Amino acid sequence: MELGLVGLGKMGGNMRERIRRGGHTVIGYDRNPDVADVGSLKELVDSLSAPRVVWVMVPAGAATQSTIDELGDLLAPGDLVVDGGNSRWTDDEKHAEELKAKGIGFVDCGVSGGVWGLENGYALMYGGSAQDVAKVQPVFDALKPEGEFGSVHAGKVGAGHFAKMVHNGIEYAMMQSFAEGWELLEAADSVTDVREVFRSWQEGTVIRSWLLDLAVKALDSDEHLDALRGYAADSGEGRWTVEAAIDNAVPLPAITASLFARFSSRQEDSPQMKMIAALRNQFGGHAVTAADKAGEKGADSPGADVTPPTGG
Ligand SMILES: O=C(CO)[C@H](O)[C@H](O)COP(=O)(O)O
Repeated sequence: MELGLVGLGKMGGNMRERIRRGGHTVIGYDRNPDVADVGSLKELVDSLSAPRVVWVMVPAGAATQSTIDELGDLLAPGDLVVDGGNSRWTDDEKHAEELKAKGIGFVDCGVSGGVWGLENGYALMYGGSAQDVAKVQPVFDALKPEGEFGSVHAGKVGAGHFAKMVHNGIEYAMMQSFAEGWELLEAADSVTDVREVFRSWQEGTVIRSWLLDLAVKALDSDEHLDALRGYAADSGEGRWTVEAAIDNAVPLPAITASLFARFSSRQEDSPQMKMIAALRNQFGGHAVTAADKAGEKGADSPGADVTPPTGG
């Protein structure tokens, strides 16, 4: 089939290649002319034959909104838009309604696979009517991993991005677990080769996984991760997962903690720990570390912290 693809970055560029390898025609548009097949969104739409299917693979939020708005003006009744970015699932219904008013269909699709997707395939979670999904099914089949699984029609519009959001929440917590275990192994005197412990876990263990394989790969290139700063960004999915948990009154302690751990990673110093130090000092006379002594271990070193207070 013929597909228009908007956004040819790390994900979209490789997806274009994989869909082409599947025998389909892909016309790609990107603001970067070096990677684009056409010079504008209008040119992209004009070069497709009706009924058109256009896959949007741009950052969630304003970029996706403006692309869908523009496509709404350019496409015709019977055409279909697929949002394959990491959009917030609550945006999907709005996009579907706006396009439906113009006779244009909408499918939301969560895509997982990262930069490895070109060779390994992309896991797909999509939402929309059966009729709309059928229009893009050949592209889903080209993108998905080989084998029985890796692709699901999760439900109505929004279900694809909701499923991807939960997937990413799980991803946050799994990564946090590996990170915590790694730090503990590095801190302990008894373990002499942490990287080899991680490597050994790749076979036979309960926790073997692709994330573990990637952790070993990272340690192989930088055994103690010395080149990295302990700073982790987030692009929204973890926050939305926690918000959805609150809406549904579902307890998510691990995922929430892993999101908050990223927030902590962005602080040079911890304002809340200043307050805790101040309060311990107030009620128990416990030692504090002066702001200009940050990083030094004093009387309030880890060992001292576990000493039972004498009062208060
Ligand atoms: O969807 C993904 C992986 O599955 C993306 O890599 C996403 O950016 C990960 O989320 P975050 O940036 O918040 O860590």
